[in-house]
Order: sequence, then structure tokens, then C-alpha cells
Amino acid sequence: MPALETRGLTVRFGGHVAVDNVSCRFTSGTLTTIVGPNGAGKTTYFNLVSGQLRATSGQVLVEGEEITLLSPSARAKRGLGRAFQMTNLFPDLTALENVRLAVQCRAEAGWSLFRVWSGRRDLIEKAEEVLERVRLSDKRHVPPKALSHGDQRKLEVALLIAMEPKVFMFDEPTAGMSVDEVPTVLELIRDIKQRKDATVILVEHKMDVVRSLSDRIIVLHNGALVADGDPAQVIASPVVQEAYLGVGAANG
Ligand SMILES: Nc1ncnc2c1ncn2[C@@H]1O[C@H](COP(=O)(O)OP(=O)(O)OP(=O)(O)O)[C@@H](O)[C@H]1O
Repeated sequence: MPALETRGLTVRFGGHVAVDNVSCRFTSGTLTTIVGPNGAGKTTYFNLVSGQLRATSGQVLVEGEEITLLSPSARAKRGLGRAFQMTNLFPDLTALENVRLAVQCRAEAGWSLFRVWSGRRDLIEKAEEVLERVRLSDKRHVPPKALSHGDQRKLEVALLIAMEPKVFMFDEPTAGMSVDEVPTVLELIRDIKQRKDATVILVEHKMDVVRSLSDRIIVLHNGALVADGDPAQVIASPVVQEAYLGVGAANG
């Protein structure tokens, strides 16, 4: 059974079909990258899956159970994890406190900073472990607003790891990063996939990143799924060659 599946997923904005009848299955242990030109519908597809946006028609299923009508937080409880730039972070708490809250939430120990913290050494250890994994231990007492852009992105990944979702969704995880910060985040994403047989879905523009990470690539074009398969094969396809390299004509 696929970890995540969309069936005929569609959303219209007035007369414009931003996501057009997308049927796709994502299996665990696989990293799939969604590519396509600007405006192709990649982020909108993510929004439909994570629940930020309601579909006009079609279905979203996690491990075979339909979640199409659930709120984003109810979908998160079913195992859908999406990294959001900064919006999930509490800017005035420290990095460790942010991760600890995510760990507490996962353990269903509630959101109180004060009540649970002192009595639950296991939760503290888990939070420390996650920070270590993203290599932010030395910045545990720094609030997110004082971290570099690259470290903020690492902290977002830490929050996602702490929530232990079945499906990890990253929308351009290296966007706005300096060249030297990119490899760390790519390494973290690889690590996520390898450790727990997780299902990872990325939206990414940079073709070198796509090449180095993907087990599978799907291509959206005008909201529709136009190619799906092995990275080398998809990258060589006319639709990708035209969209990214501006060569040839994508006939059909
Ligand atoms: N809330 C909305 N209302 C109206 N149109 C929208 C809305 N959200 C997205 N669109 C339109 O849907 C289309 C797909 O946009 P989307 O942002 O999903 O593309 P994308 O593939 O993620 O592009 P990019 O690579 O530039 O991020 C665009 O034409 C966009 O203008």
C-alpha cells in the first residue's frame, strides 16, 4: 500500500485549473522530486496534500485512508509532515525549546513549556538527540530569529524529524541558502530517507540537487502530471529538456 496517494486531484481557481487530475502513488523508502516550470502547480499540489488548500475534486489518501476533508493539523496527526519556512517556529524560544515542544506534541504530552519539561527526562533527551542529528547542538540556547538562514532551515528539519511523520514534504529545502550550507541540508534529507524507510517528497528547481537526491522524478506542467519515472529517463525527456534547458520542442 502506498504511504501517500492522490487520485484525480484537481483544484480550479475561477477558470484556471492549477492542479489537473493528478493521480500518483508514493511508496515508503522512496524520495520523489516534483519538478516543473514556474506556475506548473507544484506548490499548489503540496497545499492540496497537506490541507492548506481544499481540492475541487479528487482524493488524498495516507496509507489507504482518505484524508481529503481533514484539516492540516488532522492530516499531520495521520503522518503527513511538511516543512514550513519559519512559520512553525516560535521565534522567542530557544532552538532546543522549539524542538522540545515538537517532541512533546508527538508524545501527546501537550504544549505546556513548564509542566512537562522538568518531569520528562526522556523528552529532553529526545530533543537533544534531534538537535544533534541536524548539527545544531552548539546553538541549542539560541532563538530561531538569531540563527543564520541555513541554521533556521536545519531547525525546521529538526522539528519535522521530531514529529516523526510517515511522509516528509519539503518545498525547495535549499532555497535562499548559501552554497556552503546546501550540502548539510541535502545530507539531512538523505539521512531521513535511509533511517526509517520514510517517504520523502521534494519540490525542487535546482537540477543538480534533483539529480543527487531523487529515486524518482515526476513532472508537472500546466497542473498536469506529464512525466513520471527514473531520474535519468525523466531528465532526458523532451518536456524536461524544454522546460529547464530551453532546447527542442516538447511534442505532446
Ligand atoms: N490561491 C490562488 N488563487 C489563484 N491562483 C492561484 C492560487 N494559488 C496558485 N494559483 C495559480 O496556480 C498556478 C500554479 O501555481 P504554483 O505556485 O502551484 O506553481 P509552482 O509550480 O509551485 O511554481 P513555482 O515554481 O514558481 O513556485 C499559478 O498559475 C498560480 O498563479
